[in-house]
Amino acid sequence: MSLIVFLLRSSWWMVAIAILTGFLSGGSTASLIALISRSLSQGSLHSLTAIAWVFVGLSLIALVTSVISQLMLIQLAQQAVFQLRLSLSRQILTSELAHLEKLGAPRLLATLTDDVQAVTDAVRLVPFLCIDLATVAGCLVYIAWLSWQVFFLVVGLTIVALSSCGWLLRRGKQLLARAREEEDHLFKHFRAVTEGTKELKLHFWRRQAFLQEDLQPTAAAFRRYSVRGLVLFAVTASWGKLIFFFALGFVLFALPKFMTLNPQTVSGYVLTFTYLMLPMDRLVSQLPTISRAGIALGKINSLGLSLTSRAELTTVPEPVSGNWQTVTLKNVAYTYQTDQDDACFVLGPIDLTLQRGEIIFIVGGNGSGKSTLAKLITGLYTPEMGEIYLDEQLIDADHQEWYRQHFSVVFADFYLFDRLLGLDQDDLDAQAQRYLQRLRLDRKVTVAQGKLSTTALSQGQRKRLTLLTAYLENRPLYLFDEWAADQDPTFKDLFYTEFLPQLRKQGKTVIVISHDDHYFHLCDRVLKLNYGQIESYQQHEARSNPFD
Ligand SMILES: Nc1ncnc2c1ncn2[C@@H]1O[C@H](COP(=O)(O)OP(=O)(O)OP(=O)(O)O)[C@@H](O)[C@H]1O
Repeated sequence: MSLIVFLLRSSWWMVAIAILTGFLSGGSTASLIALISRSLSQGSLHSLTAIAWVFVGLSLIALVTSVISQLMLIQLAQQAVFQLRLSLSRQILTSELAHLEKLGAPRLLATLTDDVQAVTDAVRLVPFLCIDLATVAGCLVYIAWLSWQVFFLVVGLTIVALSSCGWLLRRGKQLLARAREEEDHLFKHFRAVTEGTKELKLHFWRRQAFLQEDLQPTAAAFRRYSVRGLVLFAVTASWGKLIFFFALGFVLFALPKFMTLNPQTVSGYVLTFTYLMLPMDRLVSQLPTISRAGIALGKINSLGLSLTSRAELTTVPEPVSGNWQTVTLKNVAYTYQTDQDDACFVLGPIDLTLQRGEIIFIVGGNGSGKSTLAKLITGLYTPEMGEIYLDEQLIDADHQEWYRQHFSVVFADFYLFDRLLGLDQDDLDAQAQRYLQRLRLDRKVTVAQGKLSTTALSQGQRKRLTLLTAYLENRPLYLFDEWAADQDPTFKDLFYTEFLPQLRKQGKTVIVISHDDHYFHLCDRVLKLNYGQIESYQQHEARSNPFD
């Protein structure tokens, strides 16, 4: 049902046409069966030409309507999956960062890949299922026309079959849902496999422990629930088939004892029943796929709802403010909500004013809140308390997107795109090539049509490459989170003594999270954090650029 709603949401009129043509196709197929059965039973030769014409006509209708129905449904299904993929990605990108961090990457990945795949698998079947359903309905109409008693018998048997299978189906679905829950954990372990390969390869016992205590139990639980669920579905399918054979046997052997049936009618039933078996079998054997898709859609919807509940307002932002002077944090505080209340971390309340054209270092021990403050300053986290202003403008939900456009940031856990996305300078390649020279990467990387020739570089070189994007973005405020941590001494020196002062000279404000205390004298201010509180400010005299 959820699958039909999902398709209806994509285009109700296409669903309507597909169902209508599907039923026409199924109806004509059923009529063909009826025609064959009648001509076999009546064996009349004089109307053979007429019957042949009806046969050809029905075959053509069945063919054309089946093609139209399938075309519609294939397009519709693929369109729905396409929209699903895009809308999920959009929802993720518009949801609050804090919420995404709480949901965790494995959950998001499992839904983006596995759940969408489960829906795709089921949606691919929909065209065939519709035609099968229509054929079954058409055959039932023919049976009803032959004899309403037998029709009621078939309907009764179907009700018995469905209700006797109901428990099995529900239980099967529950088990598949539990298997799906295990999949989230499985994705977490797969991340460990792909991202922790080096650590696992280097330590035999760690690898064994990971495989035996983490991966294997989760994979085994997934297998256990899947096997049990699928077995129940298989039992249901076989039971359903048996009931149909029972119906056939009843019509063949028992019914003639209660009522008089001529052999032609009986042969009509037998032919119809035998033909019915095939679509019925296909319908029942696809139940697990349909059921999985239902579970996946449930997961997708719950993720979608959860993402929408924490969605941010997205509008095309106004151009950034050219002559801004200050960014002010007034009484700003932020708390990480964790399951254990006593373990939550509180940053602030913090009062801080960033001036245009200054270099400010944020220092402090591990876990003192530097990166959290960085995410608040750049507008990635919304303060739980207090306000942020850009000059006089309060940064509320309406201005958040605009405010973020003022920052060029390189986080400690940065992501490097292999294309210079969202930059539309005319001479982008030439500019990029000049910066690559400055970053001493021009022998390693080239840029053509905004695409980097490679990102397979050393960690330090990859980090240098992030500066390329930062320079090209040319935004008013720069934030570097432990940027220099993995640079060689020469380049580290270049970063602090040349790059940062040059940015300041261009009127940029530069915020640097750093542990390199022998460069602290090069900045205007040092702000020290301790357990989420500003422990000290150190104001230096305005420095001149040593390279001026
Ligand atoms: N996503 C999160 N969910 C819950 N708690 C978090 C999260 N991120 C950070 N924390 C907690 O907040 C505190 C501050 O973390 P933060 O990353 O801001 O510190 P930091 O000063 O940047 O540390 P480091 O120098 O190690 O990078 C830590 O105690 C950390 O456990």
